[in-house]
Amino acid sequence: MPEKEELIIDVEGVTKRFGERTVVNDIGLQVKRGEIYGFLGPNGSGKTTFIRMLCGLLKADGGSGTCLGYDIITQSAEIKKHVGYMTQRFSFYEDLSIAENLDFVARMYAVPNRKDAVRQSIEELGLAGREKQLAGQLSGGWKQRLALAACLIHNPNLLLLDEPTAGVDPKARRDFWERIHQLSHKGLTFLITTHYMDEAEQCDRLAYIAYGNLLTNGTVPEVIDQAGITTWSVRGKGLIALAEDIRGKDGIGQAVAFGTSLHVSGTDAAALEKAIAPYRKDGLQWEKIRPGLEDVFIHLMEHSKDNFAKQ
Ligand SMILES: Nc1ncnc2c1ncn2[C@@H]1O[C@H](COP(=O)(O)OP(=O)(O)OP(=O)(O)O)[C@@H](O)[C@H]1O
Repeated sequence: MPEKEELIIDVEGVTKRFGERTVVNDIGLQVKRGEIYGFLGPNGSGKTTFIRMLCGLLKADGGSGTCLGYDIITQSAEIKKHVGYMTQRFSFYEDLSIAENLDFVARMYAVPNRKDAVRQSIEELGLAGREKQLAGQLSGGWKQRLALAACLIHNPNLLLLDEPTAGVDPKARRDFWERIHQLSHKGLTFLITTHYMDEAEQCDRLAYIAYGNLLTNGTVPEVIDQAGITTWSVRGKGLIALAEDIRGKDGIGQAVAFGTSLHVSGTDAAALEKAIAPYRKDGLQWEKIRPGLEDVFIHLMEHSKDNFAKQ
């Protein structure tokens, strides 16, 4: 049983090097029971590597702490038993049926009352009636459901989901998130990596990492406030030319297209307002807005490049 009931993940200073490169650099993370914790960052920033260290698939070069109350360095075998891990690629036996795949996973985990567990899993995930269908013939959305069913079958306390909705359609993504919320209400804890901002916004808390460094964490409003940026949205004609012209000017941190508008942000509100003043004409509609997560992440990325260069 976990020693610390309230903290399902509690690690400090977790570090991983591959050769000369530090791909996870001194990361600490605390995740409470029942939380849906989002893990965000650009490709190659170290999210998967970090998750693999948490669940005992990869040994950290530095750091300490617990996952489900078990030591991440010395008790990885225990951790594996109580964690469900959904990798980026759903990996099943394509020429086995849904039921056979679930049965296989249940055997691997030595699930008691295996047949009942498989039947229940099929029902809970809405796969009833499709259990004899070959996994290889399933659409992306159904493969994803099967993957979730497979990583829940041994009744884990923590689910580590690595880009679980990559490549599935919007309806399947919505259904998937509904299921995540239902399971978290039952006390299951989630660490989920995603590149989708709408999914990030559904997380109780989130962390953003780039080049192996944890740049920020907290609730969505906290992450936005901590960034300390001011953002103006501008609509009208000639936004591409405007963006090119305005970038790099004093007070302008970034000018980024968002659909039919351009978001112009900076850390010094007064300098930003001064910089945009000459452009507040020609029918352009400027409006000061609360920055969104994407504005914040772009800002963080811009500033994290220097850190990486120093590594
Ligand atoms: N076994 C390995 N040997 C060497 N380098 C590795 C190994 N595994 C990962 N890396 C490197 O570590 C860095 C972090 O990779 P990781 O897969 O953790 O990133 P990520 O944030 O999960 O990326 P993505 O969003 O693309 O999934 C990458 O540069 C990757 O190439």
